[in-house]
Amino acid sequence: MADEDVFDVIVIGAGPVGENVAGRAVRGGLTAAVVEERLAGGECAYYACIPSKALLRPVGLAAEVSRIPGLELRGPIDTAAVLARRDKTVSHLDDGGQVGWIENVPATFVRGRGRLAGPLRAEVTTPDGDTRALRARHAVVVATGSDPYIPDVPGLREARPWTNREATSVQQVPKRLVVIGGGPVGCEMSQALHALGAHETTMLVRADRLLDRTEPFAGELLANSFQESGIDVRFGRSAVRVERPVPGGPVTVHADDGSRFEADEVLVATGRRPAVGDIGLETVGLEARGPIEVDASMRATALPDGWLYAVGDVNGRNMLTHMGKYQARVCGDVIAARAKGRPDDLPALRDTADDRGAPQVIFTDPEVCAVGRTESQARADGFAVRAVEYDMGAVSGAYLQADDYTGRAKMVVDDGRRVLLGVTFVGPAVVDLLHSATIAVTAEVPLDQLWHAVPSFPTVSEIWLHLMEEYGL
Ligand SMILES: Cc1cc2nc3c(=O)[nH]c(=O)nc-3n(C[C@H](O)[C@H](O)[C@H](O)COP(=O)(O)OP(=O)(O)OC[C@H]3O[C@@H](n4cnc5c(N)ncnc54)[C@H](O)[C@@H]3O)c2cc1C
Ligand SMILES: NC(=O)c1ccc[n+]([C@@H]2O[C@H](COP(=O)([O-])OP(=O)(O)OC[C@H]3O[C@@H](n4cnc5c(N)ncnc54)[C@H](O)[C@@H]3O)[C@@H](O)[C@H]2O)c1
Repeated sequence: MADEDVFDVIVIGAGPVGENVAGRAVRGGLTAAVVEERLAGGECAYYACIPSKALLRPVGLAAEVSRIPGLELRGPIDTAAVLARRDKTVSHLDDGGQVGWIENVPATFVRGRGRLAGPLRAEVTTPDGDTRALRARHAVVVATGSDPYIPDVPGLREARPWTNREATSVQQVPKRLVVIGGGPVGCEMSQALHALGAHETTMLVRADRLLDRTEPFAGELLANSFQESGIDVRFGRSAVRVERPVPGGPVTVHADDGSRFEADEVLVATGRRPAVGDIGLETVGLEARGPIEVDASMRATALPDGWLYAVGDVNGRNMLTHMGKYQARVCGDVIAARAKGRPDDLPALRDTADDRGAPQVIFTDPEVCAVGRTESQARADGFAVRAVEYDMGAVSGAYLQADDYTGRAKMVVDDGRRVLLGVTFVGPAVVDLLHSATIAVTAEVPLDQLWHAVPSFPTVSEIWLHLMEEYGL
């Protein structure tokens, strides 16, 4: 092994989150190395957020066009053209641009598998099999992301199911598809692949609704849309056995009610688990079991006042790119403050957003966006809750968007303090409304103040006026 290279900060994992930690730490006056085993840019850039949205965009646009009389698509969606555009959005799986971004920070990019190797140390197995030793003066940050969870269903692993990777990088859309799971991945990928050629798509959803962590009407409206478009959604059903006798041949998925579904592919969308395996946690006395728990400055709680930090999917707080990048800004800045002896307890150096209920958009048709707590979460947390709902289709700005506009909105109010705890919008063209709700929830804007934020006529944002009138303002 060669001599060790020394940096102020070592980041393991160059997904959107790891890259941003390095960016902030260097901005704060430190040196940084970023270790990446596969592609700089992470899951998000190549196999998750970006390609899935590239696949969904034409589907949403086609649906929008179909809702305006006088506009017509000239034929079905050209799947080959959509896949070609998807390939462009993922830079044809070439991470040269991302590596360039890291080097411009400037930070040192190290290609290879990183592992902790004792306090403040890491070692990297490079692609040619060499080992490179790194030492950090101040901090090591684990930003290794997450891996898909494959449930222990007999025959499922052997059937080589698709995960988000195969689904987002699809080259040949299977005609018959079974999707296990009704969360964000299951919903987004079912709708995209169904519209692009998976005409026989069946979803096995263990819960009694889609997106079961959102307000119930969100999953119901989405299920109506799926069923109208021909996606077969089976609620309360789990896969119990899978058979694929010939590798690459048809696959049969058996459900717990005795029904069986034959398909060309099966997509597992049953959640993700923090990537903590084989990253050397045992060398610093930690177990590789579950998320790496952190305090509000992103420091691992198992090593108090220590040098180890964990950000993004690997800490299990909110598996969303924007939340991981927010944590990265906190983390990079706090490490720099501590290293330079500056105050490390300023408000911007603590994560306060993750516990409030992260903003999230599911890019389906209809779009589903939510921030903060649902009504049932707010009640469980002991707030004096009053919740109001409104039919989005009755808003002028919305029904101008589309004939038969279907959507719904809800705000959950802490009735004692008259501030918002959570907001949900479901419908076409609602995604850009979400940030107004995020501001109101995060800043705890009193409703009596919010009342004076007048939405323009005729925009979809007049939903705010209607919700507040429903509340009694
Ligand atoms: C299909 C899909 C769609 C999604 N869509 C959205 C969306 O629209 N919006 C949104 O906010 N979120 C979305 N997400 C979630 C989002 O992808 C993740 O929250 C985000 O990628 C987390 O970023 P990260 O940097 O923590 O991890 P990752 O993006 O997983 O990056 C981790 C990186 O670390 C590397 N790595 C791991 N272990 C090592 C090691 N030992 N040594 C070196 N390198 C290592 C990996 O190769 C990887 O590049 C989606 C997820 C999926 C699956
Ligand atoms: N647009 C977005 O923001 C977006 C899109 C995709 C994914 N993501 C994020 O990526 C992560 C992974 O998403 P996901 O949908 O895979 O996970 P998830 O955990 O959000 O949903 C998985 C679903 O599968 C179900 N499930 C779990 N085990 C099962 C089993 N054995 N049989 C049947 N059903 C089972 C769960 O009840 C749940 O409804 C999430 O954190 C999600 O928020 C975000």
